[in-house]
Amino acid sequence: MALFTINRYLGEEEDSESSRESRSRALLAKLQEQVKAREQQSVSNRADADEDHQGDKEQKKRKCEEPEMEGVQRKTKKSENERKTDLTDEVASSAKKKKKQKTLSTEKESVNTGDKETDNEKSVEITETSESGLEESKKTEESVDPQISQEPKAENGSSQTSFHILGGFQEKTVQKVKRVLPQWLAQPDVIQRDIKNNLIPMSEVPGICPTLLKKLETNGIQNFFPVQAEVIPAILESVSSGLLLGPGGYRPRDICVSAPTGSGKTLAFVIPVVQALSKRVVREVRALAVLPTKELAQQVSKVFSTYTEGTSLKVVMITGQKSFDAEQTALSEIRGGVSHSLADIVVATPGRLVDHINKNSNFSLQHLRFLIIDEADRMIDGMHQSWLTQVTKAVYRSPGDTQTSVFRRVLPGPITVASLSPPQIPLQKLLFSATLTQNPEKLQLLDLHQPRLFSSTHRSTETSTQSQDTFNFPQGLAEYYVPCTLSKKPLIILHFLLRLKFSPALCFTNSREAAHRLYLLVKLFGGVEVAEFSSKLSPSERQKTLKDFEQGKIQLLISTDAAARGIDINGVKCVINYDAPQYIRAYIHRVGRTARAGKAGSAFTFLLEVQEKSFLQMVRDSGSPGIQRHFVKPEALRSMETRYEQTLAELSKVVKEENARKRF
Ligand SMILES: Nc1ncnc2c1ncn2[C@@H]1O[C@H](COP(=O)(O)OP(=O)(O)OP(=O)(O)O)[C@@H](O)[C@H]1O
Repeated sequence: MALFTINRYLGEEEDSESSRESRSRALLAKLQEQVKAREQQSVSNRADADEDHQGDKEQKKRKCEEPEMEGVQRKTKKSENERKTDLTDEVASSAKKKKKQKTLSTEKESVNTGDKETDNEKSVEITETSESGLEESKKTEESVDPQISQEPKAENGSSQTSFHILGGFQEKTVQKVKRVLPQWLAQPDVIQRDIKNNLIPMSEVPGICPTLLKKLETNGIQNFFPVQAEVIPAILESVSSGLLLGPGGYRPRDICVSAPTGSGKTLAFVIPVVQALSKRVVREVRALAVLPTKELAQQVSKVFSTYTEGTSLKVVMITGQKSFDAEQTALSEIRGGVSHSLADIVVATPGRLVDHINKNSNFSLQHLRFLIIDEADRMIDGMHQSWLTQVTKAVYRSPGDTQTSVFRRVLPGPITVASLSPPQIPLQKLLFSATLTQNPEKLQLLDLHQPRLFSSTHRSTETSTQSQDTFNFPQGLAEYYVPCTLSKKPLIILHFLLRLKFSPALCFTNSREAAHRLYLLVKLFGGVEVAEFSSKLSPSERQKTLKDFEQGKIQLLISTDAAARGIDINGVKCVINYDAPQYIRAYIHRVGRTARAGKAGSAFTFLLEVQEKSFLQMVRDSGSPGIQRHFVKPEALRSMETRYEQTLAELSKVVKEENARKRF
C-alpha cells in the first residue's frame, strides 16, 4: 500500500545553479552507467537503444523509452537503486528545465519515464513510492482508472511501471451522453392502441354521473375507447374534493395524453370537465380550451355544447370568427355596475385569446380551474406568441378586492402550511396530442406541475441516443408509398379515383398554389367531384366544404395542411399525400384523417426517386408499423394520357386567365 506520495515542486530551487548542475551531472553519470549495464544484458533492449540513435530523435526515442524503463524496473526492482533512479530522474529533469542543456536533455530522455508528454512537465509530478507500495499503488490505480493503467500495457505488452503521471493528459474518447428521460415521461400509464379489441363498457368506468352516461348513449357512444377509460377517471379523481382543492388538499397533478389520431381524445377531456363544472354555483370561466385553428376550436366547441346541453353551463367560442365586440358580449355582461361572466367554458385560438386578455377588461380568468391544451405539441411550437404566459398572468391577476378574499389566488410556490391556507383554486393543465413531444426541455415550457402521462408509446428511462420522437399510429391504418415521377402524379390521382374508386379521398399538397393547380386539373379532366380546402377560403366556405365532403358530395378534397390536424371527418377512406410531407408530425396528422375511431383506412404517399430513401427512413424511425410499396404500372395510365395532354393545355389557359384577373 502506498503510504505517502510526494509531489515535488522544483520550480524555485534554493540551491545555487552551480551546485544543482554538478549534482545533476553526477547523478546523470550514475544513471548512464546503469543504462549501459542493462544494455549489455538485454539484447532486445540494445536493439531498441540502437534504434534510438537513428532517425528522428524526438519521435523514436519516445517510443523506446517505455521498454527501457521497464527494463530498469525489472532489474532493479528490489534494489536500492530504484530510489536513486527516481531521484536522479527528478533532478535531471529539473536541471533540464532550468538550463535546457542539449546534451543533458538528450541523455536524460533515454532513461526517463516512458510517457509521451513533455518531460519538463512530468518531472514535476513524478511520484515517489515506497518499494512495497509500488505494486499496491499500481493495483489501486488500475482499479480506479483502467484507461490510465492499461495504456502502457497496450504499448509495451507489459503493465509494469513505477511512475504515474498525474493530470491525465492522454486523449480520452468522450462517451456519447445518453438522453435520460424523467420518470414521468419514461413510465407513463399505458393506453392500448387497438381500439376495436379494447372497448370498455361505460358502466365499468367509475365516477361518471347518470345524466352524462345517458347523453353519451344518445350520441351513439356505447363503450369507451381505451384513452377515455384511462383519462376520464384520472381527471375526475383530481376534482373529487371539489373545485377548490386537489386530492388531499394539494394541488392536483397536470395530465398529459399522447394517443393516436382518432382515438377519442376529445371526449376524454370533455366528459370529466363538464361533470366537474356541473356542480358549480356561480358562473365564471372555469375551463379554457386552447386550439391552434378556428376549425379545431369549432369542432371542440361543438362537442362541449353537445354535452352541456340541458345544463346551466355555457360554452363560448373566441376564435375571431365573429367580431371582437360580438365575442365580448358573449363573454360577459354588466349587471348593477358589476361585470358577470356569461361563460363557463371558453374555447379559443391563442391569438384571439390574448386579444381578450389584453383588451377586454371584463374577461376574467381568475376562477380558471382547467386549462386544456389540445394539439399540445403544436401549441408548444407556437409558444413564441407567449399566450401561456399571458393566460397565467390573467389567472393570478389580483385586483384589489379579491386580495382580501378567502379564495385569493397567488402564483403557486413551494408547499408550506401558510401556502395551503387559505385554500386557493388550483389551476390544472390538461394536454392532449397524437404527437406529444418526449423532449423534456420543450415540455418544460408549459411549467407542468407533477405531470402524469398517459401514452400509447413509451420509452425506458435509459433511452437510445436516437433524437427523433416515436409515436403510435392507428391500428387500422395501412400505409403505402407510390414511386412516381412529377409528370405522372396527376395521372395517378385520376387513376386512384376513376379506376380504383378510392373515394372519398383527402389529398394533401405542400402549398396553396399546388392545391389549387391540382384542383383545376382534376376538375378540367372531369369525372371526379373535386373541391379545394385552404386558407384562401373564408371560414364559412371552409366549413361548407368540410360539410359537403362529409356528406359525400365531394369525392376528392384537395387540401393544404390546414385540414391535416385534428379535423374529424367521418368516413374518409383514403388519404393521399400528393406532395410528401417534410416533417414526421405532418405525416402522422395527415394520415390520421383516415382510420379513425378504430376503423380501417389507407394512406398513400407519392414519392419521387430522390425522396424515397430519406422519407422512408423518417417514417420507419417514427415508429410506423410498416409502409409498403404500391407500384402503379405505366400501362394502367396509358388510356388516360391523351385526355391528360389536352387537359394540361386547357389548364395553362385557365391559369393565365386567372393570373390576368389577379393583375387587374
Ligand atoms: N367511445 C366512442 N365510441 C364511438 N365513437 C367515438 C368514441 N369516442 C370518440 N368517438 C369518435 O371517434 C372520432 C375521433 O375522436 P376524436 O376526434 O376525439 O379523436 P382524437 O383522438 O382527438 O383525434 P386527433 O388526434 O386526430 O385530433 C370522433 O368521430 C368521435 O366521435
